[in-house]
Amino acid sequence: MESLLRYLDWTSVGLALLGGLLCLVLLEIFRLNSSRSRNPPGPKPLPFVGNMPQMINDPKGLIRSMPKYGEISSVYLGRDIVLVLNNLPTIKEAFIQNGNVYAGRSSFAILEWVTNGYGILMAEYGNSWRQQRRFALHTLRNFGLGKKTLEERVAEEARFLIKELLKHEGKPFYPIHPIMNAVSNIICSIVFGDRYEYDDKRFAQLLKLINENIQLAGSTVGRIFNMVPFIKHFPGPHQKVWQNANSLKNFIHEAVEEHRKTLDPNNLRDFIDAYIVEMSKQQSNEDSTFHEDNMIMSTSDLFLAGTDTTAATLRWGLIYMMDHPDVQERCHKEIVQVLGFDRSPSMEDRAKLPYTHATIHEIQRCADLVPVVMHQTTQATQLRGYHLPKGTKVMPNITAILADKNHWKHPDTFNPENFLDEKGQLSKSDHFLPFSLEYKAGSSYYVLNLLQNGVCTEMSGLDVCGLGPAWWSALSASAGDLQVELHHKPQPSWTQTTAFLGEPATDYERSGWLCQIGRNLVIVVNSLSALKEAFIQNSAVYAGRSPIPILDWVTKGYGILMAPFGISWKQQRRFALHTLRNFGLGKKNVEEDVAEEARYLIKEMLKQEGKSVCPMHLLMNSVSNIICSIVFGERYEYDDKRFAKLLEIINENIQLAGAPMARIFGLAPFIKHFPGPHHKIRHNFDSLKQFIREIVEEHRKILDPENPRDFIDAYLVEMTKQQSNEDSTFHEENMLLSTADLFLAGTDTTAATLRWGLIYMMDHPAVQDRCHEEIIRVLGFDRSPSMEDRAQLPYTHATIHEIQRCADLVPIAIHETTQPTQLRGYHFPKGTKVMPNLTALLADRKHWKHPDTFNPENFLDEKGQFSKSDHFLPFSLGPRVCAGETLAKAELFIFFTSLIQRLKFSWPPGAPRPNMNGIVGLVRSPFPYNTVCHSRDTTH
Ligand code: HEM
Repeated sequence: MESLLRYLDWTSVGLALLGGLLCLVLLEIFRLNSSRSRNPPGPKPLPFVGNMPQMINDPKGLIRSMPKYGEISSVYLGRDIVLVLNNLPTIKEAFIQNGNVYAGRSSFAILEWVTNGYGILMAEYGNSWRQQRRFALHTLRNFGLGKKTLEERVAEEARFLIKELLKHEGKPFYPIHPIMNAVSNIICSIVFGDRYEYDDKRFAQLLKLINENIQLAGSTVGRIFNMVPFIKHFPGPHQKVWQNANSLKNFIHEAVEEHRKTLDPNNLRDFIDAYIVEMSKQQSNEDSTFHEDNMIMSTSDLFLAGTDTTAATLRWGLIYMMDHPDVQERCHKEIVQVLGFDRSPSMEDRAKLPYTHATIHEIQRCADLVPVVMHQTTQATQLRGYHLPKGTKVMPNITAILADKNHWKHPDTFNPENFLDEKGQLSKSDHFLPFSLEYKAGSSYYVLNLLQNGVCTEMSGLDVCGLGPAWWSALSASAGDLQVELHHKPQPSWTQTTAFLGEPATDYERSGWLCQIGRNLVIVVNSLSALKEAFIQNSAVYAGRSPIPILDWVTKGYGILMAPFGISWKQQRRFALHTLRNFGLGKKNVEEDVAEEARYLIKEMLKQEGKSVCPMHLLMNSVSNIICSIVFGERYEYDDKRFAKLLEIINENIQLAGAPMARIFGLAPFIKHFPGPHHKIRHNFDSLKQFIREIVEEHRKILDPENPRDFIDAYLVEMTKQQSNEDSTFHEENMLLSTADLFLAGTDTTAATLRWGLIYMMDHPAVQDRCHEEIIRVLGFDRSPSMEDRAQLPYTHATIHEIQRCADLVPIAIHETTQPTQLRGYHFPKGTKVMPNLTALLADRKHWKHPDTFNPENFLDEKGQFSKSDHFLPFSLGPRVCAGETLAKAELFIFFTSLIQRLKFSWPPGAPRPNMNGIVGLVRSPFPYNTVCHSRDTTH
């Protein structure tokens, strides 16, 4: 063996492996190209992972964008293609006229692993699924479904729930547990013949596990598992799904054993009794699918699907009611008029309660609870000219139907009028398909109809839907202790929240909760007082930077942004702040530079006057020119191709660093030795470093140490000064990385804020006009703004703050404790990850006058004067606070004011609106969009 190893030429082996990999990638690209040309159109897939990154990042955004490709489009999930049916006629043609062909259940590896394919939800289309589903429907009908007794049971449970909720009267609390418990009690009484008290700790724990599993299965954990199911043999968060499923199985198993002891076959009490009897009936039938495993899994499916779906819809309902108190009031009046204060509702009352009934429909329409429903064809078929082989994955795009602009009166807003006719009566709609359609013919998702709390809800498939940033902040602001699965976080659908069910509310002012990032625990600090206690009073302890492995790989911890707490970070940050101040920060000449750049920008924008254009490049280039002139002593023309490319890769890297791929890298950094999209980050970073290196060389050639012109000159001088100091942190790598940090952090942040600003201005033309009028009154049409003008421009100043509040640009900045510490009674060891929850402050419902809408009044007092707010911390706080805060404020004020002074922005007619959840990488950038600008100058 040894001699064989000696003869091996390792370089050749390496090259051969590399060549092999290259061939694989080329083959994959070839396969994708030919597959794309045969299949319906859709977003461009990447080799091996397809559109999986978008699906993980923003499933709802991806699904929403599908109709633009036509009635049938396609996406690649990993290497599998999924056809997405985007309009009602196509969906009906497939799922109703040809129901049986589309009734297959597409494989969902993580759930198949835990269910073994037993039960109903994850069962293969076939005999077992058919028998289990038919038996469940039949037995549920016998034990209540559609019967008066069930309605009474629900009404009784609703009374218990109200009593429970009233225990918190007047206090803020998170209602997830009582709602889940109440809803679950309905299915429990049908399945187990039992209901559970709201303070039953064991049941509360079970509900918590269910909720966690539903979220995990649809999260990145589930999606990664689907791609590489062999990870089941290794530890990881997927094992949690297994453990949780086992706890539920044990719970059911114990209930079954209890039932066996007291079973009377002539007097069946519930689903489990009925199942045990069916099992013995079919004992002699060799092909019977009624056995212990199917009993446990069918019960578990009913329990799971029957709890979280209805409960989540009700939770959405409460949110919509709190957001629309007028609707809540109108429902209340109607109900009291018909039922009085005491009579419980029954399904018969629906006819007399059209507004309430319409409101419940509208809640379901907006909740869009099950956006991803995947089927599989059971045989080869044809659809609208496409050939679908057996096993093709097909998804009805329920989201598109529920948000169809051509169908609904108010597609984008919550409005019960969507379900009311001119006479105020309920009007049904064929587009109301929240139950994955009454495709009774085929869908195995159509498990059963249950009447609950007057809400006719469906137990459908698993909820794959994540929560957007707005939800996260709403929850964090209103919730007590939450456990947050943050590995979903940096996307619109990043956050999945799991309540700490059954735990008593603590009194630490909703100041923190625990969350997981991958396998790391992160403490999220939510309230202002706790933030100040940690990041200001105890600042050095919280000044560490939690490593992001993919960035550490490329920066090696040099520079400022990602540098760990220590002498190097301290010196580099101090030097940067000091030198930035010398070269302009907070000085009049930077203000002049910004104003001049704004004039170039306006000139460039006017070249495209009246045309629909994407403003991204121009805004980035002009903003970047400010930091470039401070750091490199140079600005770049808007048509400079090389610089344009550099800006493109910066933007790409900022997004990649927060993307799921970066998180996968964090879990398995050894993938750096293999090809993959993570090399893009490194490649981009190398290009940026090369760009800076060339500029440094240019500077070295003409450096005059007595007369430094910019940051790089100053750095070169500092390096020479400290040459003899062995501990100096001023060396080539830190110079490159500090420069790169300033360039990166100083470009995409302000530019993205301005891009959000234009969106808000186009959405709120009255605000735009009011800013313009104020600016013209104070500055006229020609004078450029300076920071001194802020006092006379309170409305414009407030609008810029409101843009920053709504943009919530840096939702994730994770620190690390530099030594063991205590916060609000919790002990944190050294190295604990801590995140200031800036989002929660910017959206705090208790603090802002208009927390959920864009409204400059949030920053104005009664006299219309600008009023500061201590909750406005978009630049964070403490020693790691943004190093460019002063510069960013000047840029935002002068660019924004100049633009609104001279230009009017509006949406191009008929253009699609960008998804307002944004793309969350290191910063939350808007999705690309087009705008039309017109000169305000009436003299031309
Ligand atoms: C609207 C614009 C901007 C916003 C909202 C913003 C926000 C932030 C936030 C939230 C942090 C992280 C703080 C933390 O870790 O707690 C940060 C860090 C940083 N920002 Fe900004 N920033 C903006 C513009 C700029 C500009 C123009 C520069 C360039 C000079 C800059 C340079 C930096 C640097 C160097 C850091 C790292 C600080 C450290 O780790 O010590 N930022 N910024």
